[in-house]
Amino acid sequence: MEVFILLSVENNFLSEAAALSWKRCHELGLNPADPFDDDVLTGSRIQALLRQNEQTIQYAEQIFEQMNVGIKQSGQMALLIDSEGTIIHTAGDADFSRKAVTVQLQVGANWAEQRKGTNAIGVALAEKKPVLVHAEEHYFNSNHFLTCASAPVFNSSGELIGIINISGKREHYNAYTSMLACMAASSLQNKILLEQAKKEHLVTLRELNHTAQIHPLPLLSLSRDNLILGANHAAIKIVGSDAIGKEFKQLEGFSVETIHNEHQKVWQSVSIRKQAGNEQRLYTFKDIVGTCPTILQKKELARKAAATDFPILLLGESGVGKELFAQSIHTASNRSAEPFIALNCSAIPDNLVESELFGYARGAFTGANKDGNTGKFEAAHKGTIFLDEIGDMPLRAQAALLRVLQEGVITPVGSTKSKAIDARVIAATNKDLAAEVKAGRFRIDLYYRLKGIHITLPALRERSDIVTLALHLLQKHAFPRPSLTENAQHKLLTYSWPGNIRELNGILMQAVFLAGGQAIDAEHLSFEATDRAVQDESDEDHQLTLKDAEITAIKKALKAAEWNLSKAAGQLKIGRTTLYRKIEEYGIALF
Ligand SMILES: Nc1ncnc2c1ncn2[C@@H]1O[C@H](COP(=O)(O)OP(=O)(O)OP(=O)(O)O)[C@@H](O)[C@H]1O
Repeated sequence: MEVFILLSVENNFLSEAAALSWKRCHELGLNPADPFDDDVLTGSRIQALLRQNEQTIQYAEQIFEQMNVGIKQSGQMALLIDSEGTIIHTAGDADFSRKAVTVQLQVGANWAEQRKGTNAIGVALAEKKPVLVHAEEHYFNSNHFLTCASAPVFNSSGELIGIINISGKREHYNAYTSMLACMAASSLQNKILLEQAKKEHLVTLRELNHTAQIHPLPLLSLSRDNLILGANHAAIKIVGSDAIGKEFKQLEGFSVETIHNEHQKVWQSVSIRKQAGNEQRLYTFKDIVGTCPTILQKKELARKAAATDFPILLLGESGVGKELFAQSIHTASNRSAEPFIALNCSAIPDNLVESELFGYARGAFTGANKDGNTGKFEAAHKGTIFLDEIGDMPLRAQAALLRVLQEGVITPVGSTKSKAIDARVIAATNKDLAAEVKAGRFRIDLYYRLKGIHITLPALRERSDIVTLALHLLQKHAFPRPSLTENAQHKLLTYSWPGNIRELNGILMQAVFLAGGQAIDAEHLSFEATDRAVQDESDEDHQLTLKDAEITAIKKALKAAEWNLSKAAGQLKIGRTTLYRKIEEYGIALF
């Protein structure tokens, strides 16, 4: 027998799991030609078992009901088995059910290995994993007419509580049967978990990458104080089997969204955003570091704006965090599960504007991908499109963009069919858009379309939290105990930061290297850009400084006057109209 099993595996006659089971059956002294055991439960014993499993049977009934048509059509039967191997519920094709009874594939019969030899139910119970046992893989000759797939069902603590099995005649073998058994088992365990956690805080973990779409939802049930009470198999794989009883902590790469049941908000779902390849996790408001009142105020405004669907215009110098804000707005909005598509408007070649924005149909033009291509707007459908460097968008592209924004539809190049697009627009620029309009470089109609809520982000030199920000960035770059000497802090505070936070980041990285593990001192901070800027006393720089001074004075006065224009103008000793003109000219936000 031993030799037969080994040969069978080598010849692919037996799967590895079946071969191990054959070995166990052989060791138990079972003989393939034995008649099957005929101890089927009846009467009060079966009644008691059914009562004991009433709830699980009810859930299985609902699941089998959904699969009923397919199962009947393929002449199969679905079975629910308890943790001891006894069949407690069946549904499916009547013809096959009649045939199945001849080998006791029926309610009350026990299909553990020691009773029925190698079979999908018995092997799944022993191995605690899904298994297919086909035709001659069955140990007893009497079962060779069967093909059966089983999948285990676990409770919220990870214990095996039963098996789902799908069986049919061997000639009705279907490659999808195993998958169907797995899906039914996972639906059942999710239903059981949901029921157990009914009054508790429920968290659904959902992987957003491709594998997640074909795997069952990982589910966790949490107590009110956030302790993990239970987890299904898929969730245990992610949080680890020792997570039960521990506090559920927000994991890196998880985001929490609230879903509703029919009546009240009782469930919460957590989506796992596993970063596939080099795909980046999008920023959230938590990533925006800042303690200075201006940045806090901008964050608050952006948070409020995220809750609406208005277009948003982000203004500010290069490197102040406009893209960071755009991504955070998207992740805080109710579009967060949908795509965030960024488009650098200054980088679209004139002849590709339409195809870039709207995509193109199959064979639209020579050199195009033969299968056609999705444009940025279509890719952002239901999500957010981030139009970066909008102030540098060529006029031809502006006209095309305006059309989409006005009409809400796109027509791919080479296609006759229009598609309705619902994308939230966030635009950003470091240009003074009002001035660009005046100069005829930016369409006024597009300007008003995009303006919606406008948020001007402060330049780094206007911020009072440069040192805090620097320490945070150092920590983020794996410099565990960042330290800056007083001289270094002073140097950071007195520099003009033309490249803003992006520049701060770069300078700090170099400083970490130069400091070689010691505290960062002034000598480690080298500001090449400014050194040049300070030395360069050109008219242009002089104008910039004046403008900056005016902006700072206006902002201070506005803040002190609690955004009352007349009061602020009084403080600045200029007329209200002049103040208003300057606010417009410098693009100062009135929030
Ligand atoms: N408040 C902040 N907290 C932490 N990091 C920040 C903050 N603001 C900006 N950064 C970082 O600074 C860098 C520049 O930010 P971002 O690209 O968003 O700027 P931007 O204004 O869009 O620049 P550009 O106009 O050149 O595209 C990024 O690495 C970003 O993570």
